[in-house]
Amino acid sequence: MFPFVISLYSLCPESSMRILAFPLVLCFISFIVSKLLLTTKLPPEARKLQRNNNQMLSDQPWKRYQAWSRTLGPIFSMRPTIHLGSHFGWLAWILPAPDPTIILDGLNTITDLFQKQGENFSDRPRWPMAELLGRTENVGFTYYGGRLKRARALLQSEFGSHKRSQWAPSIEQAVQQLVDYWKVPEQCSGDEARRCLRRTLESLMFRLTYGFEPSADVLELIKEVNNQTGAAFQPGRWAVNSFPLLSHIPYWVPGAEFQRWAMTAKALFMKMVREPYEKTKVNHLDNSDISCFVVNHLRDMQWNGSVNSEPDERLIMSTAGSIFTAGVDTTIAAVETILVLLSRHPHDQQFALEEIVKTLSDERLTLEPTTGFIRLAEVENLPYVMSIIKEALRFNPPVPVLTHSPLKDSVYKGWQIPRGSWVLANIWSLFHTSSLYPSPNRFHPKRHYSSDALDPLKFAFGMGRRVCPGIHLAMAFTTLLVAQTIMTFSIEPVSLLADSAGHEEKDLSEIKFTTGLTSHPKVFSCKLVPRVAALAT
Ligand code: HEM
Repeated sequence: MFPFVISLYSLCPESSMRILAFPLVLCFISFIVSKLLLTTKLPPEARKLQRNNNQMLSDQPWKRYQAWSRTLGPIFSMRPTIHLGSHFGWLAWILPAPDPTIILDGLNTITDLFQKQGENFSDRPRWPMAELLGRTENVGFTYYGGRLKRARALLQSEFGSHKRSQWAPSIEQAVQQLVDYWKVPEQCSGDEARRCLRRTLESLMFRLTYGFEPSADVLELIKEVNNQTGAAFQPGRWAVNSFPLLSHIPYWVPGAEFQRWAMTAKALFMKMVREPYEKTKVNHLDNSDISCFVVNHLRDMQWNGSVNSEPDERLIMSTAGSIFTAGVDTTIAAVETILVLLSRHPHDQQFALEEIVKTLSDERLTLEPTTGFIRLAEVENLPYVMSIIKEALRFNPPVPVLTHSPLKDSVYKGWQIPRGSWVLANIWSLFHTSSLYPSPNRFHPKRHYSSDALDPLKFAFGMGRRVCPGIHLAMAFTTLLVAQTIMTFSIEPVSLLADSAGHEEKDLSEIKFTTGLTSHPKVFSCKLVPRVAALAT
């Protein structure tokens, strides 16, 4: 290209034409030079390693990133793989290259950028397909700024630890209900047990948000919206994610199927956000027995004399619509991981059971363990149960990679991190670093019990100004459920050759986990056997 422009310039017949062309050539040269300089300053690129693997589409990319960071160092960059499709392939030649993805590994690098420089590294990367689908109204995808801060304040004022007495009864009720489901022999293992967990969490999160039970239709709608979100975020699938200019193409242009798909998906998303909100507003606002996210915030607005103020209502509505999607899958992933791991570690169950028995020491345990229910206030001091939860979150974090983006250009240890680039913190790799956690592939809760190992809770729920606002609620539910399950059941491994999704797990010593925004055990290969029944046989 460069020799081509120079020879064109020398071919200009007249000196007046050459004078006119000179600034153009100068611009071109400075563009190339600045590009070259920028490229050399980006963290080392995984280009060669990338060429050998289509890493974005591969299984558990966080494992591959860890291997690459051993070659390239704790900060490296990648160019996204793009599929432009048959209609827009030629655009790759004229559009500027998409922003790089920068991967962070290691305690210092991750905490330096996401925590110490949290003010800068708290944005989300531009995701044009998500914008077309309206998803940037969802808190998890909202760009950093005043709107995000107000949405997070609404969440914290409802789900913070100071509101524990408000949500504790719902959590206790949900855990008791789930344990009762699991006591039914047909629902105590594999896919059925998993379905009970999902049903309980969906109902809990929905009631905490809207104050009523979700219907089967609403759950179906949420599922469809989640599938579409997953499709919108599929790496490499949409050219518009790499070349945002494409989002201005009108939907009727041939080849712009993505615009038509996005329009339909956005309408479905808005229906999911709007309908339950309106129902709560119309039916439950005057019912003093109901306390939930939407009702409590609308009542606050009434108190402040600003009811029906459209911008505030829209914020309450869209924030409410974010709770279910952010809270259900992550908590399910955590609980499933804990139970599957515990099923392979009976000694840890026994140790935790002894701790629970010692702490409660009342008739619920001595008379008939399976009928006793634990209260949330009673699980606050169960260090071994807490160590089990921390170790499971370390072993397979529900969100293995955190995705942030800097608000402004920055330089870290001489490497350039351009504004708007995708910056991924490899939390899975941090948790599998042998200098921090010796024998990281071993499930070993005692490392958190008897030593001062780095606390996984500081990372598993995110970092800086995007840290999970549901952490107290999620930890309360998980701790109570794990303690109650250990008290009520013996958690045993089962050899499920294939679950309904066709995942196989023949070797019980190796647990496989899924790839995605959240990571679950592929197979729920465990069974909950009531303790009294277990003793009787
Ligand atoms: C064990 C369960 C959970 C885990 C492991 C988890 C983990 C996370 C992580 C890693 C993030 C991203 C943080 C970052 O980018 O730095 C996040 C964000 C978020 N979580 Fe959770 N979460 C859980 C449960 C919940 C629950 C129950 C709720 C609802 C009350 C919730 C609501 C949110 C929201 C709204 C965000 C977006 C925050 C933002 O972007 O500013 N999460 N969570």
